[in-house]
Amino acid sequence: MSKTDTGGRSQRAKALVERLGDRPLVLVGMMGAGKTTVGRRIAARLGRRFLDSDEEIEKAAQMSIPEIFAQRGEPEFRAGETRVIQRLLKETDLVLATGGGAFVNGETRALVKSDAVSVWLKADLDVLFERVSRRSNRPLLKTANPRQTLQKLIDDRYPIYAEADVTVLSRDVPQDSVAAEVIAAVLHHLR
Ligand SMILES: Nc1ncnc2c1ncn2[C@@H]1O[C@H](COP(=O)(O)OP(=O)(O)OP(=O)(O)O)[C@@H](O)[C@H]1O
Ligand SMILES: O=C(O)C1=C[C@@H](O)[C@@H](O)[C@H](O)C1
Ligand SMILES: [Mg+2]
Repeated sequence: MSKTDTGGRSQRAKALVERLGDRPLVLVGMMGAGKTTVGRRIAARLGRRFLDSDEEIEKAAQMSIPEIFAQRGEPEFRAGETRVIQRLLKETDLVLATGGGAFVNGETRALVKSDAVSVWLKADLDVLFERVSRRSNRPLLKTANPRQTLQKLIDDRYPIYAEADVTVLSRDVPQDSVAAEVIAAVLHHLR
C-alpha cells in the first residue's frame, strides 16, 4: 500500500489533517526549541499554511523584535503578541509557531486550549543555549549571563508549557524527524 496520497502527503499526515478539522496546530516552547523551523516542515507535510506570530508582529510593526523591545518596550510587544495570536487563531488550516513567551499569557493560553491543538517542543538547557547562541536576536537574553537567564526562563515556564496537549522532545536530530514525531504524537493524542 502506498504511503503517500496523490498530494504527496503521507497517510499519517492525511489522517491528522482529518482529525484536526478546522483547528490550528499551535507550537509553544522556549526560544530555540525549533517552533519556527520545525513548524514550517510540519505545515509542508500536512499541506497546511504556516504562520509565525513573531513574523506577523514584525510585519505589522514594520520593525524587528529587538527594535520593538528597544523602542516600545516588552509590555507593548506582549500586548501586540496577544492581539496577533487572537487574530491568527481564527484562521483555519494553519500551523502556528508562537513566540517563546506567548503561551505564558493566561488569555492566550486559554484561547489556544479552547480553539487549537497545542504542542510543546521541549528542549533542555544545553540544546537551547547552543541554538540561541548562533544569533543575537533575542532581546530577553541580552543580559550579563544569558545562560543563567535561559535557565531562569526554563524554571518559570516549563510548568506552563506542560499544559500543552502534547509534548515532543526537540533534540539534535534532523528537523524533519522532529516534524514527523510531532505528527505521530498529535495523531496519537487525537485518537
Ligand atoms: N532539530 C534541530 N536540530 C538542530 N538545530 C535545530 C533543530 N531545530 C531547530 N534548530 C535550530 O535552532 C535554531 C532555533 O530554531 P527556531 O528559530 O526554529 O526556534 P524557535 O522555537 O522558533 O525560537 P523563537 O522562540 O526565538 O522564535 C535555528 O538555528 C534552527 O535551525
Ligand atoms: O521567549 C520569549 O519571551 C521570546 C521569544 C521569541 O520568540 C520572541 O517572541 C521574543 O524574543 C520573546
Ligand atoms: Mg520562532
